[in-house]
Amino acid sequence: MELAGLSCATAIAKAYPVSSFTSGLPTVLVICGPGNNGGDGLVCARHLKLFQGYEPAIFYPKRPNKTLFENLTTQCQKMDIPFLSEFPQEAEVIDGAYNLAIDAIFGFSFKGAVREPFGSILNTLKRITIPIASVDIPSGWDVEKGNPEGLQPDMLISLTAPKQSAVHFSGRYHYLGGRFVPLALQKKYNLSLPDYPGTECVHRLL
Ligand SMILES: NC(=O)C1=CN([C@@H]2O[C@H](COP(=O)(O)OP(=O)(O)OC[C@H]3O[C@@H](n4cnc5c(N)ncnc54)[C@H](O)[C@@H]3O)[C@@H](O)[C@H]2O)[C@@H](O)CC1
Ligand SMILES: [K+]
Repeated sequence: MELAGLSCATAIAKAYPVSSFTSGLPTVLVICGPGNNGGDGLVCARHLKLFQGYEPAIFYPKRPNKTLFENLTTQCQKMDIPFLSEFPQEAEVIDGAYNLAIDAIFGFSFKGAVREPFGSILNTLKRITIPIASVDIPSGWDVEKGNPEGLQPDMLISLTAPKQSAVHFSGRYHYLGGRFVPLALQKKYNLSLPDYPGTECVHRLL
């Protein structure tokens, strides 16, 4: 999860460098879901804060009662990353306060109809005009079929390997992150992963 979150922050810093935010502070809204995708979001927020300049804020409405996630939350709090107590209902409020949204709500374990509060959150995110960067899979997408009615993010950071639904991604930036798959596993599952350049933890696919 540390490496996945670091990959996300690194890819985001490449696609949206601090210097590219022309209006005000480089504020970033990170929306974290209840599973490991949300954990990746917490780690990503922490690394963005460590990359000088970014001003992340986190919305984390459903927090699992597990030490891992409690520790990740504490780390963010101790780094003075604010946690929002409510999600802005108006898309315009998000557009006015932030320059980028990071969707770390659901990953490959999402299934069925979206339950609240995430249905309302996704509906608001569909209306914002600032770019959205999705961690692993755009939230609300079927892992294989995608979701033509769902979020259409500007950026996708596929972790470990792109999921089948990534063929439906129509945004500007697609990165692969998570440079941690041992060769034996790549061979076992017949994965043809691209070579990561040098010591990079991300590889740009699009
Ligand atoms: N396992 C791995 O190999 C790796 C996993 N990683 C991350 O872990 C993610 C998968 O994490 P998880 O398996 O924890 O699952 P997710 O984070 O995809 O989501 C599971 C959570 O969402 C909830 N949920 C599912 N469907 C829902 C619905 N319809 N409405 C509301 N809530 C719903 C579940 O109750 C559960 O709490 C990946 O997408 C990726 O981001 C990465 O960190 C890289 C490595
Ligand atoms: K996601």
